[in-house]
Amino acid sequence: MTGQSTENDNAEPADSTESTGPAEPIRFPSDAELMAGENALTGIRPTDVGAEGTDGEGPAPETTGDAAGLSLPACPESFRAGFACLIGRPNAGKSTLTNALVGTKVAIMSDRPQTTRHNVRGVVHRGDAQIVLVDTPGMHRPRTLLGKRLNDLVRETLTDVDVIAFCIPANERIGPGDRFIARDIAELRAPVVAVVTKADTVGREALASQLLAVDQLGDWADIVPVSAARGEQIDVLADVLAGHLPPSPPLYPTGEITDEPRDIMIAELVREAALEGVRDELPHSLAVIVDEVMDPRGTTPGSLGPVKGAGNRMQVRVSLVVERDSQKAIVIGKGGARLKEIGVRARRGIEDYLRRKVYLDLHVRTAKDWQSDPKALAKLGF
Ligand SMILES: Nc1nc2c(ncn2[C@@H]2O[C@H](COP(=O)(O)OP(=O)(O)OP(=O)(O)O)[C@@H](O)[C@H]2O)c(=O)[nH]1
Repeated sequence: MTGQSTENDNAEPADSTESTGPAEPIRFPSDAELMAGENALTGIRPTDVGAEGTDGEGPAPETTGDAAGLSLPACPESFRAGFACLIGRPNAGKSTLTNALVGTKVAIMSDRPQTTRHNVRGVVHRGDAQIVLVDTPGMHRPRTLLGKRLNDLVRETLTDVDVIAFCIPANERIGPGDRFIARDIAELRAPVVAVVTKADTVGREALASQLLAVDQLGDWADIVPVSAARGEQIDVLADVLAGHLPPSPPLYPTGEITDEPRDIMIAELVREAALEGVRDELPHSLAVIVDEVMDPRGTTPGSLGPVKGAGNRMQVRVSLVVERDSQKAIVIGKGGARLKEIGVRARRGIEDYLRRKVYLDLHVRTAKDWQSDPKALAKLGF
């Protein structure tokens, strides 16, 4: 991204003009506001409001705008809205599917298991429904304390959603991991849609026999084959998921892509860049901590104000935490070459996400056995 004109953004506070004083971070509407929004929606077309609202001369329409100039979409009486959760064993294609459904990159993607360490939500906006997607870490048999905490997190999420999408790859035999999950979710109240992912990787016959095998695995509300990579059947899946949501006005403003806290998103982008090319050497031993994010324009809460010589760049300081010195050497690379590459790649991702120019400062630290140390885990936010 180039130029200063793009600095107004959805991910940041509503600070599109320098003179408006300290801005608030993006706020999500309270229940009361949602109810008010529902009434106020009558007669307001989606095109009346939206991101442009903060750019115009006059104030954005107060009845529907929030702090970020976002708005609750108008909705027919038959509108449905609710929470859907994608589950499945590691590498089943959940993050890629989340991104395909939402239409933009919200979750870390990787060709190695268990890279999604946080619930990442994306919102699918449709004319008839709004699906709030919860992408969970892969469900698996716990081997470490981290594994156990991840499973607890998944279960906590599942008790509170309207529909569950159980992802099973088309190109892998159904195994004990899938049966473990199938047994686990059989008890839940929410309907389960079985999603056969990566349908593009197999031929028609193999797909048909996988669909049959999936059918025999449990009692599903629906079975839908999809290819997130090719964007095939994504709308069909969205239709099916939407059909299981309760009648409700929209829960989120239009244009809201993810409600992940900014720092978690930044951490995921850095982790993705850091794992690129070295996933075998650094399987699950890498943690990423966002130490500090400062806005030189002084509009972000906690900001220290202008940084000399920084221009308008967001100042982002991030620690990469590994378990052993040998892993630290891998991350840094010869003469710091790898760390530099990580920095460049991560910075691009963060700039795209924040829609701001960014100065990214990376530090590599060793914290021995952090995965099995409750104190270290707590510090890392697990
Ligand atoms: N060919 C093909 N590959 C896919 C598709 N969806 C996902 N993949 C690949 O499968 C791998 C795993 O995908 P992810 O979306 O990271 O899987 P996940 O279930 O979120 O993985 P965890 O975060 O480990 O739980 C990646 O290499 C993806 O590129 C698809 O529709 N077609």
